[in-house]
Parts: sequence; structure tokens; C-alpha cells
Amino acid sequence: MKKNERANLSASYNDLIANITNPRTTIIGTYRIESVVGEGSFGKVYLAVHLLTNTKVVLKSSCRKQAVILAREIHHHRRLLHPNITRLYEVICAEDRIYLAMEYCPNGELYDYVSRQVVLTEKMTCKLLWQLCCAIKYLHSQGCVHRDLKLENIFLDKNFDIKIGDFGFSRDTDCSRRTFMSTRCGTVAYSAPEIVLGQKYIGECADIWSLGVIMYAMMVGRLPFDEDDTSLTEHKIINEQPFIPETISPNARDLLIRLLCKDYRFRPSIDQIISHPFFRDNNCHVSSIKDVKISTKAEDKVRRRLELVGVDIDQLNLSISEKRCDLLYGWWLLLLEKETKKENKKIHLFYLQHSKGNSPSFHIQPSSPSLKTAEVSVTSNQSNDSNPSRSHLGHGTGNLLSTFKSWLLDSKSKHPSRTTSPSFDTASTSSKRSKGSKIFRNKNSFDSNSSRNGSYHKLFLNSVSSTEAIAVPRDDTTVQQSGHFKDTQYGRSKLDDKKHSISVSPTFKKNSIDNSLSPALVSEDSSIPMTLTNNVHSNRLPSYRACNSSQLSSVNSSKSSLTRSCSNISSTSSASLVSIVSSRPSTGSGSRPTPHHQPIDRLHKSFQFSGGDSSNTRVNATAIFTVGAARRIAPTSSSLMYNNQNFVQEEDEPEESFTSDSSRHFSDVY
Ligand SMILES: Nc1ncnc2c1ncn2[C@@H]1O[C@H](COP(=O)(O)OP(=O)(O)OP(=O)(O)O)[C@@H](O)[C@H]1O
Repeated sequence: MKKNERANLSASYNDLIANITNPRTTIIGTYRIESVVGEGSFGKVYLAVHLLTNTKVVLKSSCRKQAVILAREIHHHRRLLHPNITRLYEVICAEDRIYLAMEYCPNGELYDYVSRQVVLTEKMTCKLLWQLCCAIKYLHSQGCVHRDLKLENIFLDKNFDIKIGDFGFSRDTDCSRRTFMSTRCGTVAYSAPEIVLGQKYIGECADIWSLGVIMYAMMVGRLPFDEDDTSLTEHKIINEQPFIPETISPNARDLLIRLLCKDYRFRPSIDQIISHPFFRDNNCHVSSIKDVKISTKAEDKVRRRLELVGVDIDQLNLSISEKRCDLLYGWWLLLLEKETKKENKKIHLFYLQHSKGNSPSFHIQPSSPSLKTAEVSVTSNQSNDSNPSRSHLGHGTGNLLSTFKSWLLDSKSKHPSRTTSPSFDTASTSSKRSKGSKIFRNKNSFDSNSSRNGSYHKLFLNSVSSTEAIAVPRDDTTVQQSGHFKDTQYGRSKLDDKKHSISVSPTFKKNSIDNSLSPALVSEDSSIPMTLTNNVHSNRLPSYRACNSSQLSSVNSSKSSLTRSCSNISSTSSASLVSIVSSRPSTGSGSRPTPHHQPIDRLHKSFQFSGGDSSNTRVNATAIFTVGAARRIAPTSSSLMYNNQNFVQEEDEPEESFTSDSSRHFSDVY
């Protein structure tokens, strides 16, 4: 054996000894512990890295003695899949400890954020409260009540979006009828009067009260009822009205008063809350709340990847269907999250590029991209067009064509990607300081979007053609017009009726060639390549049709057909064509094609469909539209994207008898 080989062997032996004799555990399951981020009631909370996906997570450790209590938390938490709820990935049971691997929220607790900001602006409060409402609506719709909503149990992710955590006091409820509960739990300062009075209470109504306390804290900078003496706090909760400063707007004041209504019977339901003008006037709309769906393409991709590395797919499917929170399920969720984030990023970048010029401000609701539906709702709040159908459906075929042609002809026209990004709802800091506020340290400002410009262009160009999404724009104008808030009734059904989803997709017609087309567009040869060049004089473009989201399935059926025809833009054209991006076709299920893009101002120079045998060829074509009005023509724009590969389309329940060790918890107080 050579000298250096012997040295290497001896070094690795020493490493091994050091590792296995290290009294500090650094690897738990498939996670490597990095640092301690906090201390929970039952043990330390660690920042850790999932070794297989390199994803940061938190590992909450508890001793085995707390297993029964933890079981409730795990039972509720693992069912919940929402962008504003922390995700529980995996539960690891070691000999003496149990670890919960959960989504990491680098911006910590909302409590600390509110403390730093003193008071939040109405806009920021609205954004955070809206996300909270979305999460609570989802939670209640899943037959679950939280019962310990407070600033300390709400976390902020890297984009400062809300994530509700800590489901230790959650319980099932029948959301179709009101279930009375009797276990006193929660935190005194956030507890509803009926709980403080020791009466039976409805979990949903108690959550709404806590929401009111949270809103108050965000806007006023302190809790509405919070004294050093607990019994004084309780007295105030039961008997006193909260002091609402003059600076609070009438809408916010009205909502606060309703949320903090002493009589639970008159407290609004979560559906009524989200229809309140406080949200509507700040551009949050009922119709922007979407069901959480995971794109099946992302799921398929992850499943295939796991299969490739030798994972037993039956076992994986079992873990997924039973939400077992075991190693496979954790791995699955983390990969899926990555995949979904990638997809959403592409869509996001797309919007950044194509909503421009007049900078319509929009945001993707509800927030974080984690495990979110591929259907993305875009809110454009700059619509000056009061005619909903017009603002939604554009200005007709004539304009559509001429707009497109003018882009093609005008090589000096600004490329969408070179323009500024739209303005986003960024956190703005308040100049108001609340004297004597309890939660006040210093005022920090942040701009979570400050780095948005610049780097997206390239990313977008690299990724767009593999994007598989139908982005569903919303017509705010219509919703605003149709949603009337009445004092007693929130007019929700009316708002709900107005879901203006519109998607645009090319119609692919196999072997149907429109002979009237410009020769440049049509290849006589039925096998590709077919090249579209210098088509600036042609009136003919690939045929597009508008469909709403319910029609997606029918469009789906035509997705595998090959683009062979370029016919007129259909009379129903409801979108303005911005650009067409193509990628090389792939054959069979082999490796993915390399995207081949053409920026809009060079589109006329080469736009290709190329490939081999038509029956076995997939053409990736992404059409980019501006709905309502085109770039340089009208201010409102929401973009749509299509890729032909895939669409992205009381009775009393027995109360658990346990108490928390937490000194912050109500059960300790009694
Ligand atoms: N998902 C997370 N991301 C980042 N930090 C977290 C996360 N969850 C918990 N922490 C950190 O760990 C600390 C303790 O966590 P947590 O409050 O959830 O524990 P707990 O046992 O539920 O405590 P309590 O019952 O007192 O609320 C938090 O204050 C926070 O700093």
C-alpha cells in the first residue's frame, strides 16, 4: 500500500471515530442539524437541512413522554395543505425523542415582526390579514379549528407571507353545523369572552375573536386586552370595548368592532369577513381564493424521479395517500414543493416580463408558492376600463393582429423583458408610533421585492417553454362592480358568482393545413421542420381560442395533436397576442426538449417548429397573450401562457384531556 493511501485510510478512520463518538447528535433521520432556532414547550427547535433535497426545515424536538399530546398536533397538522399554513413533512421517532420536520420560516414569528414595526400600515395589515383569513377559511373548511391563534403561532416565510403553525390545540369540528366545545385552551389575551366566562363555545367563533385580537395588534401596536394581572385582562375581555385610535380607517374600525364582538352569535363568519370592504378596498377579493391543487405534472415528475432512484412506488403511494409523515412522504413533499416552486417561478417571471409599460400592479394570490395550484390568479388593479367584458376580452381581432404585426415590424420596440417590473405590494413602514405600545422595539423596514428586477429576464427565457400552466386572470373591475357590501349581509354570493376565469390556448389541428396561408408559414411536407419566417405581411397566425377553466379538459384532449396549421385568429379572440415561443419537439417520453425561444422583437426572424415524424412528435409552443389590451395600447394587462405538453390546468365531541406545559397557555392559568 502506498504511503498516501495509508494516510487517507487512517484519516477516514479518525473521522469515523469522531462521528460515532460525538455526544452531540447532528444527524436525525435524513436531516442534518445546523443550529438551534428556538425553544418550544417540549424541547428545542432546530434549523436542519434535508440531506436528500438540501432543503432547510425546522426540527421540533419533544420528549417521548409528550407523545400523546403530540399525536393530536400531528394528526391535525399533517392533513393541512395550504400556502399559508406551515407544512409538516415528517415525524421521526427516535428512542427517547420525537422530531417533527416542518417548513422553515426564516422571518420568524409575526409577534417579532409586529414588535419591530410598532404598527403596520393598513395595506400591510390587509395583506397579512387576508392571508390569515385564507388559511382560516381553509382550516375551517377542513373541519378543523385552531383554538390558539396568536402572533406567536404565526410565522413569516422568506417573502414575509403568513404561515400558521402550532396545531397543538386544534380539534375536529363539524363545519356544516356549529359544534360546542368546552375545553379551555388558548392564550388568555387572545381568548374570546365566552371562553373566559367558562361557557361552552364554538371553535370557529373563538378563532374569529383571536383574529380580531391579531388585527388589533397589527394596527394599534398592542393587544386590546392585556394587563399584567390576568384577572383584570379577563375582566376587560368580558366587559370593556377596545380602544380604537382615531388613525384607524373607518373600514378597518368597522371590521375590528365586528371581529371583537362580545356576543359570538353576532361575530361574522370567515366568509363574511373576507367579503368585508376593508379587503375589497385594498384589492383583496373573494374570487382570488383558489383551491389548493398540485399540478399533476409536478407530481408525475417527482414520482418518476423517485422511481428512478429505486423507491418502491407502491410504498410511496401508500405513504402519500395515508399522509404517513414517514421518510418517503417527507422526501415526496420536499421534492414536490421544489418542483411546484419552480413552476410558479416561471409563471411569476412571465408576469413580470409581460405586464409592463404602464406598470399595472398585480400580485399572485394568496401568497407563497409552496405546493400551490398551477392555476394562478392575477389581480390587476389598474383597470380603467369599466366594461368588464371589454377589459377582459380585449379589443377584437383587428387590434390583435395589428398589434402583433406592429411588434413584428417594429424591431426597435421595447422588448417586454427589458421593461420594468410591475409594482408589487411591498411592505411599507409606518411613520406612526404608538406611544406606550406594549409591543414596540424598533422600526425596521424591509423590501421583500427589492431584488426583483434584473435577474428575471434570463431565467424566463431559459424556462418559459417548459412551463405548463394556464394562468387564469381575474377581472377586478367586474368584481368590484358586482360586489356590494351591505351592513348586515356581506353580499358574498354575488361576489362568488363572478369568477372570471379565462384561459387561452392554441387549437392544434393535426393534418389540417390552411392553404391560404403564407407559404412561409406552411410546410407542404407533413413532417416537420416547418419554419415561420418573416411573416410580417401575413394576416394569418396560428388559430387561438378562448376558453374558461372548465373547458380546459376539452382543450386538454387536443394537446397532443401537432401544430400543423396556421389559420385565422378565431373570431372569439379574447386576447392580444404578444409573442410565440417555441421549443424543439421531443419524441416519445425521452429527454425533455431544449427550449428554443425567440424574443418578441426578433420573432419574425425565426420561429420554428421542427421535429421528426408527426405522429410521434410533440411540439412545445408557448403563446403569450395580453388580455384586455396589448402592450403599448392599453394600461391593463394580464398575461396568459400555454404550453401544449400539459395543462396546467354541539353536540360535544369528546374533548381530549390534556394540558400544556406552556406558561403562555390558558390551561396553565386555570
Ligand atoms: N416553522 C418555523 N420556522 C422558523 N422558526 C420556527 C418555526 N417553528 C418554530 N420556530 C421557532 O421555534 C420557537 C418555538 O416554536 P413553537 O412556538 O412552535 O414551539 P411550541 O412548543 O409550540 O411553543 P408554544 O407552545 O409555547 O407556542 C419559535 O418561537 C420560533 O422561534
